[in-house]
Amino acid sequence: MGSPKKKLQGLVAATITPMTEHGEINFSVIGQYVDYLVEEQGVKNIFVNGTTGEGLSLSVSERRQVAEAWVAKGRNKLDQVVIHVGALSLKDSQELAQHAAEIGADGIAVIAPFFLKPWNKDALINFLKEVAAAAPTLPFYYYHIPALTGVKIRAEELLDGIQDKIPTFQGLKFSDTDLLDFGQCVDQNRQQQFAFLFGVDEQLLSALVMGATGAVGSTYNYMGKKTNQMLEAFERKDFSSALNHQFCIQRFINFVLKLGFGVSQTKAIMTLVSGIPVGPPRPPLQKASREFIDDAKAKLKSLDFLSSTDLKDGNLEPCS
Ligand SMILES: CC(=O)N[C@H](C=O)[C@@H](O)[C@H](O)[C@H](O)CO
Ligand SMILES: CC(=O)C(=O)O
Repeated sequence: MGSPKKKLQGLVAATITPMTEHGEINFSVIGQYVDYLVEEQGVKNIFVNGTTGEGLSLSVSERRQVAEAWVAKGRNKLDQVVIHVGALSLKDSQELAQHAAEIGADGIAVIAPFFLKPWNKDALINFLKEVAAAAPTLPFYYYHIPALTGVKIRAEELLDGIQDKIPTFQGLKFSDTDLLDFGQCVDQNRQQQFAFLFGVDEQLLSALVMGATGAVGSTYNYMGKKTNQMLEAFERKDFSSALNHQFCIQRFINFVLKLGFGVSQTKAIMTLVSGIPVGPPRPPLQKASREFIDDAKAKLKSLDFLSSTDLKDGNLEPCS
């Protein structure tokens, strides 16, 4: 794909890994999934094998095959395909980084190792550096998700001087609600051309104000179009419409968060909205309950995220 690369911006869908009812990867729907993102959601970047993709629940061999499938199906359709290559084993992570470069991915991302953990910035940087070095031609993104990794080193601290250690460092995927930390990452690195990608979909508008250059998230799989409308309103400085769009998105996410929302539920919602059967999650996750699916469906319909023929007007709360 060659450099210099275009900066990663706009929405990035954290892809689901489609599975069969028996828990095997269902490669057959990936082509259809790419077309759906581009044509129906207006999303042209993807983040593969991350949290939503159950990357850490796949074998290294499966992760390689999944990455290959997305790169192949995305060719000439997607702008960028970033592969998450984080793992507990440095060796696995390096193997996946090198593989991502070989297959022509556009970037790699890495979370902090989360069982035997790095306890300070230097330890974490050292791990990341060793992974990045296995793919010296690929843009490198640090994936900050402290609530899941338990590694609470502030992103601002990590970014200080990071390019001296990791020359391919290109940006941050920030999945946390600490907007002080996020804002300071932006503020202290203004002279760099880093991508600052926010990862809490229900709070994206606040992060845009703080300088986010894009967003990576699970909900862009099925609410990409709506979120793009928010980004466009923000671009044209129409903040009251941008806020209306954010509130609309929040109504849905708030509703499902109260029911219990995670990767299993994301898979069920995606199947419902897109019609693409992405299947159940792999253990230890368990598939979403029938009750969750029915409730989420009714909410999607009332918000007009899903076409509805059986709802009375009185039950509609469509977003402007
Ligand atoms: C923990 C997690 O999966 N976070 C996702 C990405 O970082 C988000 O896209 C959330 O799923 C979304 O913001 C809903 O809370
Ligand atoms: C949301 C996200 O970025 C992930 O699933 O990894």
